[in-house]
Amino acid sequence: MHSAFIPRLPVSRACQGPDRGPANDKNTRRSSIRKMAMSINHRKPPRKYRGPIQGYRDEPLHHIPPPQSAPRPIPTPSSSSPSPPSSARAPRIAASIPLSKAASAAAASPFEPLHPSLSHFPPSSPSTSPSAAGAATQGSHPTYKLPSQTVEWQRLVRHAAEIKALHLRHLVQDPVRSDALCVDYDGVYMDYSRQQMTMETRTLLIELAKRTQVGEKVAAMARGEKINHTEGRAVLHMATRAGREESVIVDGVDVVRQVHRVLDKVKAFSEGVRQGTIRGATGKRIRNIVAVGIGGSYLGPACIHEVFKTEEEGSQSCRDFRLRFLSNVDPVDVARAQEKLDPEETLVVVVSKSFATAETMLNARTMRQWLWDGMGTHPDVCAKHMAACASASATQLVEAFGIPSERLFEFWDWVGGRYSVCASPGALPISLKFGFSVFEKFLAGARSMDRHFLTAPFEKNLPVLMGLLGVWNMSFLGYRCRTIIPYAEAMMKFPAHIQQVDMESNGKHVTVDGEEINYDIGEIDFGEPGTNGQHSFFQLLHMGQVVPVDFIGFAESQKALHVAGEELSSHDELMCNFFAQPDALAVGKTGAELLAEGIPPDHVPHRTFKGNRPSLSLLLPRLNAYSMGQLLALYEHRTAVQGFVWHVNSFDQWGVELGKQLAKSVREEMKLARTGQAPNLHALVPATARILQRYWRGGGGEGGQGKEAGGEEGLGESQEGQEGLGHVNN
Ligand SMILES: O=P(O)(O)OC[C@H]1O[C@](O)(CO)[C@@H](O)[C@@H]1O
Repeated sequence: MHSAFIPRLPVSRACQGPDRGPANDKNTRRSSIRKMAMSINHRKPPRKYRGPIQGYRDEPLHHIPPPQSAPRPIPTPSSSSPSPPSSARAPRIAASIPLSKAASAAAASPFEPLHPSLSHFPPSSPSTSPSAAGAATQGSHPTYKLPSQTVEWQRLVRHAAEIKALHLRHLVQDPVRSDALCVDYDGVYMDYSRQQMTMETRTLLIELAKRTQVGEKVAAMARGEKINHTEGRAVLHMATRAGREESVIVDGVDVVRQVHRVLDKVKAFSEGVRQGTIRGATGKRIRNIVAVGIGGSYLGPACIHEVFKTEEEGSQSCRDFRLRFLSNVDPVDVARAQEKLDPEETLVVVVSKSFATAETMLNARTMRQWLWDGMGTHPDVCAKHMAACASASATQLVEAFGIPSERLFEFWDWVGGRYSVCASPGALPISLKFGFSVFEKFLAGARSMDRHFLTAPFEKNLPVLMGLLGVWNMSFLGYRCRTIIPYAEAMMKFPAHIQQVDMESNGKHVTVDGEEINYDIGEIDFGEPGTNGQHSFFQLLHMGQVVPVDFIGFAESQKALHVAGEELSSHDELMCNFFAQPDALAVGKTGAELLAEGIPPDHVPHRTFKGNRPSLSLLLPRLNAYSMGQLLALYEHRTAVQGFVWHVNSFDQWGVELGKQLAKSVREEMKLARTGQAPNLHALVPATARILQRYWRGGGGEGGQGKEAGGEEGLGESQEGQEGLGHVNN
């Protein structure tokens, strides 16, 4: 196998000052592109050149001569200095991850060589400084405050202007480009040929990734360095699905052993509950699980719950069990969670890393009260009907709540809430309902993607490519939103989960060093399953602002449905849309085409599709626990890659704190008003004080509907309460 086949500019040229534009490097880059094309296509004869494509002004890759001989391995990034042995360079976690069968097959395939040398991940100096990630920008490269100051970034700025002059309608017709812009790993096939890019774009993006030391940052993450420096924490969600034989040491502790200790505990407990050896306080079998949690302690588990309900093993193994999620503090959500459940058959799992989130803790107390109402307040009720998934540092809070430590399924400070679905927050509720073996398959899928992420060369690395495309679309082409459209109803909650993963991670305004960012980062993510989304917001995607789309589809459905007399199965029908939409977005429809179809001229502008709208397509064999694990890890790593290139800390979330603090202040006023005391509304912004008063009146204005409907009660029981309110009004 080749040790590397990523074309690189010679270090001396690549590192020259920002004044070196694309024109100066044209020859070098041409030869790089040629090498890339050779390395990608070297096992197939080149396609026949079919003549120039109208409007397509990119480097004519068709002109590249066929390789004379097999390409020589291209020097690795460290070619200017002696490389450490690969074992020394490999992050511990990566070095020992075993290949799944499928991955082994991929590794053996002549078309998809895995990168054996891990040359992207040389060890960065262990650092817990304010910017462990930032420190990675040192070394052989000059330091920079912002990636936008680098020559690699500036090249992409200029390149974006060239790309904007091209149209996907023409780009997609190039078979060589089309072949080159797709990746296949362990059943995950990604076609990104409908991105507004050429192969040169990919080369330039990979150069940016190298300059921003994405490889080193990923390695630092995998090694357990404290790259989340604002919280002083390692970022080790990959360790939550590491194999038992692996080892990652953080603060002298092997975290992989901790992970497996908890997974073993989850397995034993969930099997006990499912087999009926572990029962409720009154001796009844546990049949219902209510998982109480919010944000990352809800979205990931709820997302995979929907998928596993329809996957082959899960749909069978879940039959005797019901799992509900109680997330919102809205009493309607509480009512839904409790509806028709027998407390004697119910286990409440409180999922909260901090065990202090206001909404979750109120809901936990509400559920505890419901259990007490059903069975009395004997300590056994809490001990046998409640469990917790919380950070080890919240142990005392859990015990004080009445949940014994043997029912605490820990996770750790080094797993971010939004990255915790592979740890106990997902493991416990999901194993209770579906059995541990389904969850294990999910972990195996995620582990496979982790391995790929840590070892594949950038140009074949799914998460790296997806992350770079995110950077390209957002920071260089200016597309600030993106959408995920899974053509699988069971993935209905995936877009919402990824929305949190990404927006809480990369919604930042400063770099790891606190430098104000001067480029666009942090997309708005949203999505819906197809085809439903098509009948909702796709109008805007086709004719309004440009929103890059991720289409996700599966070759086989979880359910076979082919109604007699129908030409196609329901799944084929669904997938026809999956295949059609990317071309509708990319190619569009011109006025000339419409006129030729006989559309009245005055309608033509309204019915013209400008096209040139980017998307990528992910096609997997089947939606199941394993592929769900792959997709989850793929999207988690995409976010990390973007954050690494943008030079931000993707693993803290200070942006949620202010709202929480202000809610506390409002809560104080609310308590005063509700206990008949005068709230101190002067402390609030006038508009807030005004709308609060309206709330206390029942939502209606003076003499309005709400007041008539009994809103007066909301003023509090005493005269002081009303005076306090009146005072602010004046
Ligand atoms: O698991 P916890 O500590 O209850 O936090 C829940 C969620 O709240 C947040 O902290 C945001 O407020 C998320 O990051 C987290 O996923």
